[in-house]
Amino acid sequence: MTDTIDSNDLRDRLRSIDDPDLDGDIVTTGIVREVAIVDTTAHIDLSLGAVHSPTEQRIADEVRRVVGEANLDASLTATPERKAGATDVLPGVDVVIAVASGKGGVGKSTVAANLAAGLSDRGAKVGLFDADVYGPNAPRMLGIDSTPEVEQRDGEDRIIPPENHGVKLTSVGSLVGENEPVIWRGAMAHGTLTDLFDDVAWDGLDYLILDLPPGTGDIQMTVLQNLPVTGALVVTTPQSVATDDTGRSMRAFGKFDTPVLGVVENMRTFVCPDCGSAHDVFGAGGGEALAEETELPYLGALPLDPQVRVDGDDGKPIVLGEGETAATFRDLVGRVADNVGLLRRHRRMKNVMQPDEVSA
Ligand SMILES: Nc1ncnc2c1ncn2[C@@H]1O[C@H](COP(=O)(O)OP(=O)(O)OP(=O)(O)O)[C@@H](O)[C@H]1O
Repeated sequence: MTDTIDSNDLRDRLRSIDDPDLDGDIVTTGIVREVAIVDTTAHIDLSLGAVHSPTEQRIADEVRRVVGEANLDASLTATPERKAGATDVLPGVDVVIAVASGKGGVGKSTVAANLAAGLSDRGAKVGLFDADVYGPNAPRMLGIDSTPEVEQRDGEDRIIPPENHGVKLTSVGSLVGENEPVIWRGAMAHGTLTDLFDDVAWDGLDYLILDLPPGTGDIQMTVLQNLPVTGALVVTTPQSVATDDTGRSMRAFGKFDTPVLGVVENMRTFVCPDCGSAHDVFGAGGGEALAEETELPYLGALPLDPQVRVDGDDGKPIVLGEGETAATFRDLVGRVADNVGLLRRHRRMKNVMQPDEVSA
């Protein structure tokens, strides 16, 4: 009975939906921004924060259910609560996730490539920026061997990133010349990095994944200072030498007010393909302990599975494959998207409920 319900009634009915992660329903927390009923359609703008976040898809489904129970059609839009004072760097890129690690070889590029391919597999528009000038692995992991083309657009040279598995890739390594000595490449990368952000034609992305070099050097600082990084994902292996280094890189994020989306513990359990027994080759629980110590979300553990390396070497990220390890990577992708969404919904709640405080 469309003529018996107005937008205020519908807003009240939406109070029956609790945000699963925030303390309150989606109206009180400000997640419902606008409600307007035109003819038999309810136009609702929600302050959701991340495209293809499983949790936010469930919230949207609940909203559709309540609207349906009011005998209306739902037309939903999402307007994320962005950080105050957003820059105009990377226009058209919604979420920027920096993948970082305290030390090399812990699987940071593997996680970055799988995150990019996994988000694209969920239907998002995704780019991967390989800023790891010392070991640019992303092109191989995504099966991309062509270098970016340069095209004139509106009288300016624009870098057109090559694409595979639905992921557009730019690698700083390929642009500063792979045959240059590493020390030169580092310096050149630092100098050209900022220009690069403006010159790549990403053409609108839901997610841009940045594969940072390990540690906390110049390039990481340049990225954090100049790019609107939505959140950082920290990759570690379970043993304490890795987690100690990781703690240092987290403090660097703190300096730039970059929220950390969570800690991933890579190369945790090895399941012997011959006897089926499980071994914690690098120990266990370091990532979890680090997350607890720093009060950051623990995003789970990824197994040590030779197939991860084989698929990475073959240019097909394991997240796109079959089996348990692939499923574990897919779960991680969902949790990362969920945490981006939560970060923004939390910001929205704070701005609505304590509007005098500056949004973080
Ligand atoms: N969970 C895993 N199981 C098996 N092999 C893995 C796993 N994660 C990563 N690897 C392999 O370990 C090697 C190092 O991984 P990767 O290049 O992703 O590390 P990284 O932290 O990015 O290193 P760097 O930044 O020093 O280049 C690669 O050969 C990769 O295929």
